[in-house]
Amino acid sequence: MPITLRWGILGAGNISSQFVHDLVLNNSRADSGIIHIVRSIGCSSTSKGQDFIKDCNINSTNNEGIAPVVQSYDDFYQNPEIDIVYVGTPHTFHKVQVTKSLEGGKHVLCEKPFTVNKKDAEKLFQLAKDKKLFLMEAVWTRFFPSIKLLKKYVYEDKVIGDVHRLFSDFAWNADIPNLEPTNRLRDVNLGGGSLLDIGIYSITYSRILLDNAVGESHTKFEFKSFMSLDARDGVDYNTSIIVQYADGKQGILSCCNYTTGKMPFLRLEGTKGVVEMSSDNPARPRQFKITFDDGRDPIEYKDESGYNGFIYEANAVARDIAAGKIENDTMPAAETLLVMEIMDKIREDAGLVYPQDGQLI
Ligand SMILES: NC(=O)C1=CN([C@@H]2O[C@H](COP(=O)(O)OP(=O)(O)OC[C@H]3O[C@@H](n4cnc5c(N)ncnc54)[C@H](OP(=O)(O)O)[C@@H]3O)[C@@H](O)[C@H]2O)C=CC1
Ligand SMILES: O=C1OC[C@@H](O)[C@H](O)[C@H]1O
Repeated sequence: MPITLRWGILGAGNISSQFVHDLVLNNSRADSGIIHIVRSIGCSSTSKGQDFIKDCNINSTNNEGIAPVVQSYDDFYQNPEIDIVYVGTPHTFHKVQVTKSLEGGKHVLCEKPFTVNKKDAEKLFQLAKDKKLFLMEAVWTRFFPSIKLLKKYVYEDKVIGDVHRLFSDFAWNADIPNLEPTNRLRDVNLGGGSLLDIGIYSITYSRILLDNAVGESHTKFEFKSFMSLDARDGVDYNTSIIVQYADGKQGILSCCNYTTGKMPFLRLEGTKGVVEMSSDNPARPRQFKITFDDGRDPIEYKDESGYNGFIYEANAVARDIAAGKIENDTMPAAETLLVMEIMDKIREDAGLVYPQDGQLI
């Protein structure tokens, strides 16, 4: 029997469309043993929601013969046909929308960054626990087959020997001066800046590749950071972090919205070889190359599945919910809280405060 999961998509914007692309592609291939049905689009406008359904090509052949409905946010939270909500709205809306989804009895997969600070994230995980509902931050990067394979090469086969250094960068020129001041990248009220939007991936790679453990069992490390605050917007478009473990290995992590970074965006150096990753989007690890100091043939990997890459986390979530789990082993609550704590500290040291930081509820 295939696993079937009925999704409600909250927000008919950029990332929701990329996510839904993978759900419908999965259904048209029907080879994963999992069926993802899009039941409802929670949207600020009916016509926008209808356009989303059309643009994402959600039709009877790739959605189990079901036409999704478009609903106001309030009706959406009450829809009994939704098993799980995908929250695809800007950061600062996540807290309220995840809360309302859980209160409506739904499991939740919420886009990164989960919240703007750790204190809010803790409240959401506690609520999910109380309600016995699944909740996960959508850190899709962790779920790519490339990452599983790379971790095997580095931590089980130890092909690059002892790991000493990681360079991980996410830089893209977002043309900040020409964006509206209310754009989610610029607006301090929407959690603007680079750290929470893209720096989170540089930190994620450090968590994945400098430590084979995740969440509660993570290996302790120290870090120092610099964050430049933009004079106009008061948020960061240029942040760097150095992490150091007790055994001496270090990670040099960075993010920037003013410049276009170079490929490879990531380099992991060991005593016997080097891993390099390149991508059109550093969040999407579809390709890596391992070269060896002794001149051996390199190991090369490329994901040519045709998916954007969201299907990997979506399938993991479907399996967890079918198994009655309320958190995922690859991206557990404790890992979200650890990364949020790092980002809180970096902001605190640089004096970047979001209006939501002071809110008591
Ligand atoms: N995993 C990944 O690779 C990516 C993740 N993200 C994350 O996804 C989230 C959404 O990003 P993205 O899709 O680019 O955002 P969008 O700007 O496309 O907004 C998504 C939706 O959020 C709602 N929304 C946007 N701005 C406002 C506002 N000012 N007030 C009220 N509602 C608003 C709208 O919903 P409606 O349709 O109802 O009007 C909109 O369609 C972010 O948290 C981001 O970090 C983003 C890109 C890539
Ligand atoms: O998560 C993301 O990854 C890709 C970026 O372009 C985007 O701004 C960010 O939200």
